[in-house]
Amino acid sequence: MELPRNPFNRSLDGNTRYGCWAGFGTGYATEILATAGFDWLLIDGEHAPNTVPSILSQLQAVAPYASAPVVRTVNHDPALIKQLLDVGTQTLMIPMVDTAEQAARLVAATRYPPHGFRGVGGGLTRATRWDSVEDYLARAHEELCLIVQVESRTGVDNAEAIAATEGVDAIFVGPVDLSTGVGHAGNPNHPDVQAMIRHTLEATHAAGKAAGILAPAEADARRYAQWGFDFIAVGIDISLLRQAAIETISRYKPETPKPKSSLGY
Ligand SMILES: O=C(O)C(=O)C[C@H](O)[C@@H](O)CO
Repeated sequence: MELPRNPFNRSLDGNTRYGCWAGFGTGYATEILATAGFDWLLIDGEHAPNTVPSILSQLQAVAPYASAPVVRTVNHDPALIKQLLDVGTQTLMIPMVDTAEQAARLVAATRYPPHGFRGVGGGLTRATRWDSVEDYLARAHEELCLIVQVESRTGVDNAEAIAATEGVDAIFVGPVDLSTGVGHAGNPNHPDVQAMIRHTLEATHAAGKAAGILAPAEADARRYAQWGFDFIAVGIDISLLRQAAIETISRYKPETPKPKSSLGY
């Protein structure tokens, strides 16, 4: 069979693509999101209770739908990256990338020798459709999309070099970690943080790469779309459930406290 095509990088054509965080860690919940019309879904292996098998079941659950899956790792471990690629992840997001050297090593973790050091799973893996994809070893990289997260002052300072790293396809700004790390916890809209976000966006575009961000508050998402962000996560499934649950019960019990977020959204 043909190497499966990656719908995520094909969707990055200059129009803003809207996504949703998938944090429940089950194929059932993520499949529901996939029927809702989001362009992409972030299966979160950093902060959600996910493992490689739970990520695999979510990839399988969303495969029939148009929402493109993006898988976030918990760290930079090449062994974990290998497992996530082997279960069929084609778009990977890696948190906390501060330097171009880190970015280059992450690229190498996704490439087979001589271009990198990804180990060969061959017929054991869903990525090769159990050895039915012709030329997988030679062509796997063509359908991979590597997104690195810039979410620290050092990362912002190095944004030009990180974005220029060959094999990095996109940068995703982490506004919560960035604002917290520079002393504005819960306030990604502080002018200093906004300036850092804009700088990262411009550095990413200057390198010809795509830029993404998380913005669950509508006014933020609309501003970032206007700035030119290519992909924006406009919701978090867990928060959406909680908000809808509280709004529902408060119609009958008006004394119910309204949803509050310590993160500024
Ligand atoms: O720093 C950020 O913002 C992110 O990387 C996203 C957070 O991890 C997200 O889990 C906030 O709920």
